[in-house]
Amino acid sequence: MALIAAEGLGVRFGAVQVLHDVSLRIEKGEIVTLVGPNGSGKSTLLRCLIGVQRPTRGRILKAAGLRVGYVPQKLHIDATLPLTVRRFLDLPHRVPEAEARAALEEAGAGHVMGRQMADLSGGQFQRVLLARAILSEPDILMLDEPTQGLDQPGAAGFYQSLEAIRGRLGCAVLLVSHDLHVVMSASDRVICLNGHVCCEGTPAVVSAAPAYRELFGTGTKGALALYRHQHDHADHAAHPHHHHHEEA
Ligand SMILES: Nc1ncnc2c1ncn2[C@@H]1O[C@H](COP(=O)(O)OP(=O)(O)OP(=O)(O)O)[C@@H](O)[C@H]1O
Repeated sequence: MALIAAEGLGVRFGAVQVLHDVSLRIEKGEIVTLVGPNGSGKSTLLRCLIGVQRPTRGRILKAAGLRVGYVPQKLHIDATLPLTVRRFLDLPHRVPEAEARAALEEAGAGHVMGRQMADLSGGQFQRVLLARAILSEPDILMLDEPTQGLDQPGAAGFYQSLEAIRGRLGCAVLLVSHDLHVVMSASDRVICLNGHVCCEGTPAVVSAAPAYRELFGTGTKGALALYRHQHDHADHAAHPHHHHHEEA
């Protein structure tokens, strides 16, 4: 039995079909990365899995008693609101000092305990969100672009922390990322999404797949391929019945 699975998921916002016929399963202990162009429905899919977005079609199956830790893409904390990292970790439930410290250290932010949330760097902020997500000892951690804004060493370090956490908790990790190079080395499985699942498999299988190459190209041509694809995708959204990437 998978920890969590989506079956035939569809999401439509007004006239726009954002996800169609998406099925996937996440097994215990695996690190799975969702990749795909901007607007391809990655966040929407994650929001369906955690249960805050209702799909228009299909269903989500969860293992009984599944504990989910979630790191959102954005969390705005107003600079005028005094809130230390320590107090942030107490939301919504108070946690003992030792647990807060251990979680921060495991997330690679042991030194920021007394700092103001508003003063943290982007990387420190993401690590504090990660610390908060692991406090509940989740069976699965879901992270929406946690390495956004981090440089390559920062992103690689973040992935290393995730691997260590997975090793200790035995949790699965599902994350959205645009750091294709880092993703490819650090994931057990990659799912390439563009409204539907274009291709999935081990990093080696996905990076060789025609659908993935069409989306991201190879090497330095990747950016151009991504641009072209986004252009296609806009057409595609305007003509929702014309699924010209479906055959992939
Ligand atoms: N609540 C909503 N109402 C209307 N449209 C929405 C809503 N949420 C998302 N969308 C649209 O759905 C599409 C997919 O958005 P989503 O955030 O899932 O994409 P994404 O792959 O995570 O993109 P990015 O890489 O830019 O973060 C976008 O066109 C977005 O504008």
